[in-house]
Amino acid sequence: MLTELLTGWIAHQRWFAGKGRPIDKLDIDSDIELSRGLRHLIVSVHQAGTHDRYQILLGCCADDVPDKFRHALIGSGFYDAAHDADLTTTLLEAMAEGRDIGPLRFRHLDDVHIDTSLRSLVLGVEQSNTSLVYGDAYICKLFRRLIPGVNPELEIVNALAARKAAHIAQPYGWIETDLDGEPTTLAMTQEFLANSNDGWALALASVRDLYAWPQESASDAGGDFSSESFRLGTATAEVHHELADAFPTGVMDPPEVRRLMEEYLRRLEQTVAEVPQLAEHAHVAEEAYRRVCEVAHEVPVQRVHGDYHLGQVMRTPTDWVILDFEGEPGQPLAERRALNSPLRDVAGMLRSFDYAARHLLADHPEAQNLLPQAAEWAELNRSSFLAGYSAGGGRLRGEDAVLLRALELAKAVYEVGYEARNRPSWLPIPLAAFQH
Ligand SMILES: Nc1ncnc2c1ncn2[C@@H]1O[C@H](COP(=O)(O)OP(=O)(O)O)[C@@H](O)[C@H]1O
Ligand SMILES: O=P(O)(O)O[C@H]1O[C@H](CO)[C@@H](O[C@H]2O[C@H](CO)[C@@H](O)[C@H](O)[C@H]2O)[C@H](O)[C@H]1O
Repeated sequence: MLTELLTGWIAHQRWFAGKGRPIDKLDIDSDIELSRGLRHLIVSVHQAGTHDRYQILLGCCADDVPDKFRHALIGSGFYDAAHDADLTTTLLEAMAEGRDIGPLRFRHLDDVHIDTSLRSLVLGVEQSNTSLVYGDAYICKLFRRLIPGVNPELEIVNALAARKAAHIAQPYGWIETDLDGEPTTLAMTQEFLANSNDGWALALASVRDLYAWPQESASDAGGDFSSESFRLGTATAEVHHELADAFPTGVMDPPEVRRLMEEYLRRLEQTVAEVPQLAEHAHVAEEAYRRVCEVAHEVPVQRVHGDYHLGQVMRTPTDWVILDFEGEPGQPLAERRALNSPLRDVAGMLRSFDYAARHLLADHPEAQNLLPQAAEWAELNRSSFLAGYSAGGGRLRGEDAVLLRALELAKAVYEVGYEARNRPSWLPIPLAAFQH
């Protein structure tokens, strides 16, 4: 039976958020034929009293699934159609034509032309969703876990594109349906940034260079990244300005700041319960949150990126472009759309420099000897990023340092939970954040 096949398959998908917990039941809520051999499913996965919805493109064969789709096999006669370029062409065509197929609405932005002759490939990167790259022109991200409402990424990118903002990838179209009576984004198509590299890959190349020549300082090593960190800081400040212009802004008063710290404390306790290795470090975060409460001042707030790290920024031949304004995938939509301090993004990127510096040490035979280089690389790039952020007009004042430290540790707590669930061998990286 299809539901049984899907239950066995979904638990092993990278994008499945409920890993590590048994699935009690899977229901198919919606099953729409998009074209011959292609069905669009929305399924509900029930786990210990909670339930999450996911979307699946189901390829269906009358006979056995062809060998070329073995890697995408769901079970007898069914496979993940995201991997079948003959079927995914339907998505592009329907978007170009602005079609409705049953309850699914395929839309494109005014004034864009979509070339429907392009064929897709699944992007082979670790991600929370599934992206299809058509030719080298478009990237269509299928949001796997569905949360009722317009996805913040679509909302933000469309608003910034309408203002002709720099540092974003041009949006083309999207797919939506109604979930619980709310228009809900299922997918979004944007310009594919060909000939570009993501910040994580570039940062790792720099770190690798440094570790190959440990006698050099981080600023003298061949692949110095600090001028890129500076430009990234400037681009970040510019995007923050665009967001502040395009959406409402506000001010968090001291009692609200204290409430935010209480919320971070609650998340810390929850994460300690899930990941006992965090317990011995919890006091470091508690102390940082307490300091914020002591010196609490008014904090300007606005729409922010929300899950900002080196994997979310692309270096094109000309500049940095920022992707994935979706917020933290696990948080409720209202929270991801809420106004926040832009320092939260700054903190996210600072953490990411730490990740890049430490990641390659995990299996390195000289790990102990290279620790000072790792720290120097992280420090150099963190301070270049902050200098670029200020140069771009980003607000960074002396009194913000205490909040920034707390936001960094709150991000590290999130990362501890994320790594424990998704990549346990990476857990030492965020845990190290509590040691300095
Ligand atoms: N517009 C784009 N052009 C080129 N590559 C992209 C584009 N959007 C995403 N990518 C690549 O896909 C990766 C994952 O994208 P992201 O939006 O962060 O997905 P997810 O939210 O599923 O993690 C990025 O790190 C980048 O390598
Ligand atoms: O890009 P996503 O929206 O899927 O974000 C999630 O996955 C990220 C990992 O891919 C995770 O980021 C963490 O690992 C990065 C290196 O892989 C590192 O650069 C980030 O600093 C670190 O937070 C992100 O937290 C998670 O939400």
